[in-house]
Amino acid sequence: MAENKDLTKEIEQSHVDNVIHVIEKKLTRMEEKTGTLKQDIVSLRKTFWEDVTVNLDEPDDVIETHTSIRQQSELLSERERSHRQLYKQWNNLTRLKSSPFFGRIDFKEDGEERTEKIYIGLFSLMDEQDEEFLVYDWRAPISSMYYDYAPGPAKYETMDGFIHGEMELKRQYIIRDGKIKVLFDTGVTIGDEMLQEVLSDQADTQMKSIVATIQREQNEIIRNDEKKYLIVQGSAGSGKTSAALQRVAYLLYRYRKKLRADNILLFSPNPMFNSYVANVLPELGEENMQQSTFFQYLLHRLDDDFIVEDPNTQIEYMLSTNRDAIFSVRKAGILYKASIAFKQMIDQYVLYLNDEGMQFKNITFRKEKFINKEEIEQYFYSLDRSISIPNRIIIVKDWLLLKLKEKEQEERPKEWVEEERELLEREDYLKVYKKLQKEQRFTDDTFNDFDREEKLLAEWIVRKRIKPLRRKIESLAFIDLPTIYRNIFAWALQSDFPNLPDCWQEIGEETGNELKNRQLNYEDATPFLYIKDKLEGKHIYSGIRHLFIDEAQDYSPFQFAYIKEIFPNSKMTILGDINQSIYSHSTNNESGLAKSDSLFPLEEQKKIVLTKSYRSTKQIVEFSEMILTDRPSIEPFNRNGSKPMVAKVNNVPHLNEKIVEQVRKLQSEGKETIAIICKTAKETLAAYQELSKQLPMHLIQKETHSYEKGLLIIPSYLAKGIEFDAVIIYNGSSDVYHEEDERKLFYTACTRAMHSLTLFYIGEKSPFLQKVDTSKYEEVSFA
Ligand SMILES: Nc1ncnc2c1ncn2[C@@H]1O[C@H](COP(=O)(O)OP(=O)(O)OP(=O)(O)O)[C@@H](O)[C@H]1O
Repeated sequence: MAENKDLTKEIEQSHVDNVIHVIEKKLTRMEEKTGTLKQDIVSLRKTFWEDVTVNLDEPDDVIETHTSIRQQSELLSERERSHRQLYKQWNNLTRLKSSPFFGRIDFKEDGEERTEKIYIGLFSLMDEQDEEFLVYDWRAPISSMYYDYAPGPAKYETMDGFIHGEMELKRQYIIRDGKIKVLFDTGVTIGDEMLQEVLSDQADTQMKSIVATIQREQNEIIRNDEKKYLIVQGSAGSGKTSAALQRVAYLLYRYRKKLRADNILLFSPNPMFNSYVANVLPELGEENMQQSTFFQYLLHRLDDDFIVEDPNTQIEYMLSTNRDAIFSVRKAGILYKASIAFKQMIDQYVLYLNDEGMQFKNITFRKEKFINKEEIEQYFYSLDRSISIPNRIIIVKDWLLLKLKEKEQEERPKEWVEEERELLEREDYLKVYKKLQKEQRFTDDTFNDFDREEKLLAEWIVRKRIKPLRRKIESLAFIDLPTIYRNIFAWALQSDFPNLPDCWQEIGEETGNELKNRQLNYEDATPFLYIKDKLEGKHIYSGIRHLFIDEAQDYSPFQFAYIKEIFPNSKMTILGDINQSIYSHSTNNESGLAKSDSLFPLEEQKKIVLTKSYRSTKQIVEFSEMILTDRPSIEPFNRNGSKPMVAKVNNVPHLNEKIVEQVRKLQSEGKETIAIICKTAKETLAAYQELSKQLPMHLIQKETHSYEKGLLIIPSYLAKGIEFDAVIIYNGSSDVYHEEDERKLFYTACTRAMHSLTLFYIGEKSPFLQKVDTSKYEEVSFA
């Protein structure tokens, strides 16, 4: 048997050698070609102006010159495009040279004599004559069988329908530097042995691609194309993010003629996560899609007018503030502002604004009102009510601009203009002179004419002064959005809007205070933008064809509904885990993910549930799932490690001392990435100040954009989405973690661990551990 295996390996290795030989030949040919192409580009750039005819004497000559320049630059960009293309192919081939393929299936199509050996790798490779495939790209239709079937009957879809047949063999390889390290023949899923190999690796500060071991249910996410909304509920570590990134690569391959990386946008949870996933697509030979956090989007729309609270500050507030009356009002506000009910309220309120209630700002020039808000309001409501509000706003804008023009003329002869003119420095004067000359407003002679000079300067001064005002009017800043938003609270009371929270009035007051200070809390940012769009006209992102939302449990129903409206042409892939809901709105069941059925038309959505967890050892998965009250059935991947340790210590100094010991132990065991997870940023900073005296470590804060291997200390909510070899829960005591709405946060923190999990506590351990079976952890007391 062993002999057979050796023989198989030998035969396969000689196949690998042959493939590498072909790759090498192709690479040499390509290097020759890229060399000449590069020279071409360099010489084209050098001689660019020699080869174009520049003659600007006559209008006809100008046209000819223009055409000549255009032709030359088209030629250059054509060459550059070919060079980029060749460079990409060269890169792909170089990668294939080290590991040409990772899988093979032998497939006998129904009605055919011959069984075809299909080797599957990161990219396609043709033989030297470019006739036969030596390797198929993992995203090719035929390769889907590798992920979807065990040996036996199998099928794959082509443009002309399904191809049926028999899969006679399914084999996996790990090939490094051209040598087969391991090889397995596998059954239903991509073999456990292979996964064991991959998953026993150390955590990395960058996510890796998983193409060689994609599981069947993950493949369904990657290739699914039927519906507009693909919604994935997957437990911690089930490969949601991984599947999402491979799906981007798949879409870029499948629709390569019409989809570019910048047509795809990923909303990720925080900037650090952006860098964590940044390597996957380049590893797969594709460009990265656009990435942003939803908060960055909100900032992009609101930053000029307000200081917008970021979501981490909101969580920090909720986790570290005394649960007093003010806290309760804020919490009730957060919940309501997350709901579809609030969105419907805004819709109704906008209907009301159609007839009355719009608020505008006075328009002042040099501290004097020259159009007052009542006048604008009157004009707005004098317009035909059948015209939509955004269209009426445009009419108002044009009317205001006209008034501004009149104002501009009125101001020119005024005294202040003369005063300013006299104060003009020589430099300013010259600037005006040059500017006016550029605009061909005078000839050299006429500027010497005193009256004319005076007039032109006055025009220039007034125009300059009025410019910022014009900009404001053009950007519709004359609408008093903060007051409009604030008024909604009183309006809802007056109009008996149903099911308002008990403390609605207080919520309104708090919101009003915040707006007066030109601040916008995170929970208000989306509703505020929504109402802004309703009044000013929607901002639609039609260039985005596919939107990915990761950690989707953090989005409120309101946010989802809003996102759906601003990306009307996008397909969406929405991935999350309701058990990892950490925001106040989502822990209290106002998670958009939990309510996806009412948010997206059922006939347009496809739901996939992932229950298998690949990140953590069996022991960590079994321990962590017991923290949850509605215990999900999470199936751990069969990888063993030691049980989590729950350790009692005496007090904070003792806690720090034991943590230092534990870190040293983990380091001596070879754990490379170790995270000490604290609950809040406040706790993190305090712990860092003590612990870093003894151990060098990285402090992770909300501003951190990337992290390095080694020891780090991090607040719980920033750790989501990422993973570490070993996790230490800094202080899992009952006085730190006890509020029911913090249970999922505690769970999320524990599920970041791949191989080792330790929890320390002082006094009583968190009640979240009460229901965890004592057989699932090792209890230790250092007290
Ligand atoms: N098919 C697979 N083959 C190899 N590794 C996998 C596979 N699926 C997932 N993994 C690994 O499991 C770990 C968790 O994956 P990932 O981060 O994508 O999960 P997730 O569902 O997004 O997790 P969470 O919701 O907890 O953040 C990663 O290390 C990933 O590489």
